[in-house]
Amino acid sequence: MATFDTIDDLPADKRVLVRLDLNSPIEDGEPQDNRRFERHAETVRELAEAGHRVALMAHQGRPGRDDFTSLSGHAEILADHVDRDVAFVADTYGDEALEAIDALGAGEVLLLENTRMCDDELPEESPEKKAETEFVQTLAPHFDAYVNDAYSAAHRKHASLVGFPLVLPSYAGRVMETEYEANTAIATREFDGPVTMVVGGTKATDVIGVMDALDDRVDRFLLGGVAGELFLRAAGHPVGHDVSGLDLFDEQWAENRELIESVLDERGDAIRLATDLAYEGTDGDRAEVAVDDIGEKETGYLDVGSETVAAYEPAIRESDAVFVKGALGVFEDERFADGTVGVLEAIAETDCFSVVGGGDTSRAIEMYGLDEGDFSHVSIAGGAYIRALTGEPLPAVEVLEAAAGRR
Ligand SMILES: Nc1ncnc2c1ncn2[C@@H]1O[C@H](COP(=O)(O)OP(=O)(O)OP(=O)(O)O)[C@@H](O)[C@H]1O
Ligand SMILES: O=C(O)[C@H](O)COP(=O)(O)O
Repeated sequence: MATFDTIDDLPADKRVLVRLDLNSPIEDGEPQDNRRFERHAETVRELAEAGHRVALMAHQGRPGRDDFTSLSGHAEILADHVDRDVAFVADTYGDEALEAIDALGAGEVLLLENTRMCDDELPEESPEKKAETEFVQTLAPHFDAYVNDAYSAAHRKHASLVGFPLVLPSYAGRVMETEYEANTAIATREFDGPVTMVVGGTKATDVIGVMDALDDRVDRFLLGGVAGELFLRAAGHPVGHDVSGLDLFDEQWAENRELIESVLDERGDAIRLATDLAYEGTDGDRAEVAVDDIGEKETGYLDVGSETVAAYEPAIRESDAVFVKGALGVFEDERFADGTVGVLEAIAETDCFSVVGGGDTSRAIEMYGLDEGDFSHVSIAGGAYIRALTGEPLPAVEVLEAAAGRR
């Protein structure tokens, strides 16, 4: 159980500084709408409807990257979701920003410029140091309270995430609350029946670390994606190699080989590997091959095969809790979506506690017409989800908890 205060504890009629995570894919310079807007809109709407004066902080990209942009487009998308005006000021804590903040009326909402445009924001430092920055010291006196809703950035020790709880009464927003509860369930909850984890995607290094850290808190791991192939490689099959221009396997193999071998050795009984794989046949259609029949390492495999999906589905139906990290195949291409969608469908049909994490994987839910309501929780967090699964502390959550302890 989290020990932070939430916006239920926020007294009426306050000037509230709120941290969101609106970090989004950018196409042609424009932010693309996604689940983060819809989720954070709930917190923003609730605060505005309660009559608070609401100033929002968020980041986009990182300096030097293509996706490092202003938040003006984000304000428009957010306004559509909140269903009220969201003003934007191209300044974070300079005079222009402070003027706009002080002019806010009850129920009005203002988005400040990308926090990562400020020098004080990014260097990872202790909350105490961050609380002393000009950024925090300038903004804080203009507010009565700070709300952190940016669960998906809570693993970063940035000024807007860890500095304010040391100087303002601080609360968790709705996204922070729900993400925290669902994502820490594997570490904190007792389930009556089997706990299953679906492990896939391209970030094998991350997920193999999670498998190692979770150890016997998970009864079985269903593998696919890049990690799945690397485990098959460790089991002696000629797959999980970079072929035809792919650059996903060999480096991650070199980095994780020992860990994979030791996880396989110690938890082999709990690990289910694909028995068949899918690839692009010469006619361009999906073709499949049994893993035992693969004799040479010359094809790129893009999904688990249908025999594997048929074996994974009952394993899910018998589970009391299922956590998903990463897709079992390249689901963006319909020909290679069977593994990912088959597993998601089995979860949706089952009355288990389920969490689907990872921005890419959760996109499969809408792409293939699944109902988000059939899952207990669809996380909008990447790095923070991984850390929560392993029980690693999140600095921005820790300062919220400490702030509650001081009150
Ligand atoms: N065998 C495979 N070969 C290449 N790509 C694969 C394979 N299997 C799955 N993928 C890709 O993995 C991606 C999802 O992986 P990723 O590790 O990024 O997971 P995520 O948890 O959804 O995302 P994030 O952590 O970035 O929010 C999908 O886009 C899918 O195309
Ligand atoms: O999009 C995310 O996962 C978070 O906003 C963190 O972004 P970062 O990895 O650039 O710090």
